[in-house]
Amino acid sequence: MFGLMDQFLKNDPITLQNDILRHVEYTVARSRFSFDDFEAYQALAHSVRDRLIERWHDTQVHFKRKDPKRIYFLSLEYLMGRFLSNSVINLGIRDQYADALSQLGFEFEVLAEQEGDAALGNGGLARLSACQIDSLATLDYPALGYGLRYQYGLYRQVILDGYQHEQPYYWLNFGNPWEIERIHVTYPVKFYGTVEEEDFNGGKRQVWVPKETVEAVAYDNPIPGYGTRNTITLRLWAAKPSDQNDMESYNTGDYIDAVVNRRTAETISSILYPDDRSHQGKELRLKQQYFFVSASLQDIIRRFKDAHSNFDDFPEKVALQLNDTHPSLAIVEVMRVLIDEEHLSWSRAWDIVCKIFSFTTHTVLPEGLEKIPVDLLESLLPRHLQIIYDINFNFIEKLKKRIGLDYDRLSRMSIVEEGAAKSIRMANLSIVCSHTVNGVSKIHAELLKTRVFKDFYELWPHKFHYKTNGVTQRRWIVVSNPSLCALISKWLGTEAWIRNLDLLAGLQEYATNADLHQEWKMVRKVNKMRLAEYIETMSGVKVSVDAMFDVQIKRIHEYKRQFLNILGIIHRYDCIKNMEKNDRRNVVPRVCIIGGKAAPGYEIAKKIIKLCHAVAEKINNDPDVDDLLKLVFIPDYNVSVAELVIPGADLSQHISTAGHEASGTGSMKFLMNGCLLLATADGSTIEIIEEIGADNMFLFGAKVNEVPVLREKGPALKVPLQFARVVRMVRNGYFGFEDYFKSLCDSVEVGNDFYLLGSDFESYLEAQAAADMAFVDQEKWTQMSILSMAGSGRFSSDRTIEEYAEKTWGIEPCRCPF
Ligand SMILES: CCc1ccc([C@H](C)CC(=O)N[C@@H]2O[C@H](CO)[C@@H](O)[C@H](O)[C@H]2O)cc1
Repeated sequence: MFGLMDQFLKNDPITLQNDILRHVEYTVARSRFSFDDFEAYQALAHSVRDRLIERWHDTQVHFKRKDPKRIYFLSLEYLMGRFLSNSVINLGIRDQYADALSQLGFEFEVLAEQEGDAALGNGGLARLSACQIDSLATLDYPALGYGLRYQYGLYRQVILDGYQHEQPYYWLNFGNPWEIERIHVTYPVKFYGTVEEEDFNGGKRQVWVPKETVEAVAYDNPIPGYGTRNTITLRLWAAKPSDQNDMESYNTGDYIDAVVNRRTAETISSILYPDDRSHQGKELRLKQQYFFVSASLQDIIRRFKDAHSNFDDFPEKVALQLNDTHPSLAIVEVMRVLIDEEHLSWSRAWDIVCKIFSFTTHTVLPEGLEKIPVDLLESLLPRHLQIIYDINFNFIEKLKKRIGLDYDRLSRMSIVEEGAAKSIRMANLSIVCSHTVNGVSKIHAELLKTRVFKDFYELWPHKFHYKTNGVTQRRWIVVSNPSLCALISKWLGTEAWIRNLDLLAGLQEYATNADLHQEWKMVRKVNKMRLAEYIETMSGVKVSVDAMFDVQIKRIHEYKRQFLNILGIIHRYDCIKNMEKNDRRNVVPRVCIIGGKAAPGYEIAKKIIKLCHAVAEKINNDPDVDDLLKLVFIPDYNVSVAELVIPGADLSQHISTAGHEASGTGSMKFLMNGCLLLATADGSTIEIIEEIGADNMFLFGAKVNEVPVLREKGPALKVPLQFARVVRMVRNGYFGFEDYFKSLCDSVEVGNDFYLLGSDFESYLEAQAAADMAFVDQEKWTQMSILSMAGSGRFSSDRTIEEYAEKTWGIEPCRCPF
């Protein structure tokens, strides 16, 4: 549909076949008469890459000619998943490729499975970056994403005996056809050393004398938009040894040392930190942050100076988005470069900094806020520490004028946290230096204003906003659910919804239409059968597609309450066991599906994974229960697994303790695939209720403002008997491993139950019972499913990005004219 516009490479099946075979022979270097699926995938990928590169060049040439204001998205994490299917769909040539391949005797889907996930991130924040860069491209914004090219992505989760084991995931084994190494785009990045004072223009100035240099090399990933020729860049930096260091050690003839030093350089960008909780203040982590910030800013300033000579124009041409505090050193680096290298005055540099940065926080928990130990910064980046002290000094001086000598508040707001382990509060630095600070949902922003950043909100209310997260319908419907995609386009009579998700509302009028119901149920059945097949392959458990598929897939965290889900399943099992035989025919069969990785050092989370397996072992092998209840843990949950599970889910759970999930984006993916939500009113779920209505969801639990009150009650809090009973079953070894699960049980004992599993248990069971009731009436359920999808328009990342572009970044689309 769009391919026709390509002036260059043709996309008719014959041309595609020839291109693929040419790459088999000349790129993969295999004979065109014998090559396997993986080699066919590599050749296919390279032929798609050629078409991406064409559009990419046109886009970059157009951006260069137009010289628009650009947005630079700085994120240490991107969970891109697979590139192939998304690329051919956004290029509009998936069908042509499927035809070409079938004539060569290959099936597109089979080859697509050959690709490993680009898992360069942990969870929500990382996948959000990927969805947002797809929307930036599709909406023709002049944007570029910067990040790190980890060689080891998020670890592979291997389950042995029900326990999580982490296996390093080296994803670049067979090269990566989706990236282009930019050998000419390299920058030196400095570390350590001292700061000397020297005379300058009759005054003094600070000069950083670094001790170590590594080279940053750019690897570019073309990101195609959907329904446009625009193809933007995700530029990931890799660390390489710099020749600058060696001379010295060579002179001392210490060759081995020289080579070893070379190796250490590469480690900077090699491993993703697999923890999405607290920051351990590790030196390598700080090195990663500064390495990517320094390389990105050298690249941004080089591009600006190619077309401009006056830095006063910088804020007119450059907007920088900080994806949480991980890239916040960029603020200090811009100050250093403008003052130390471009010789601007402090006030001019400061003026520019405050105009170019905007900051998004993804955390609700104060302990999740990043703090960098001063001594670490002092040794690694001495000049930056000086600049942070100067920024803080000026800030505190101004603050005193505004709020007087309220020392408690002054010390709460200080960027420098005094005390034994002096540290830098990166969130405070980001707020002081950014023109806009946003939460990722309406309620999140309220919590930032009233709790997390209360002091700053009272000082600068104008800075605080919310930009509710979104997800891209290209990957989460068109790529992962092609049969639903076709159904929507048929009933809406257009594919325009793929670029404008609000059009899904057009299906509301058909919510009770029998023909749509018929087709809808068929699509869902096909997806459930695909998921059932995967479950059997991965866990050996046979599940019935007539059962309700109840899914909870996300990182394992106490606040996300996977433990509550498991205790609910134990209760359901216990009820079935104690039921009269003939009452069992009223039980709605359930297949409970849980998936997610625990941070390697997060013991409680790992115990939850083990308990899930222990409970599954019991239930799945109990003939008494048979198909009425099954529990499966899906190992190694990642983007590609999500693409398979979400289309097959009937019910999905988002059951965090209210006030703990900043937004949540999984819920949005399930919603736009017609899966019903069982949820607490937390994060973005509150806005989903506004869009589709509470009567199309199963809601339960304490509200955000009730949680602190309930916590106050502590030991006086009433917990239902059923809750005490199921916890006791675990504690007494009903599922074995009682010693191992003791701390888990202790964590929900009365007076200790910080995440309120006990006090929410009753309403949780009621919501589950309501879901059972609804599922019995499949026409009712199908109506709710259609209305859920029809009301999901707002949760497209296109809407999110348009809000950032208009209200925060001040950028305009710059569409490639071809
Ligand atoms: C290593 C330190 C670290 C700490 C926090 C994080 C992320 C901020 C955690 C995260 O992914 N937060 C999630 O961000 C999503 C996107 O905005 C939200 O939808 C989730 O609610 C939030 O938990 C990554 C790494």
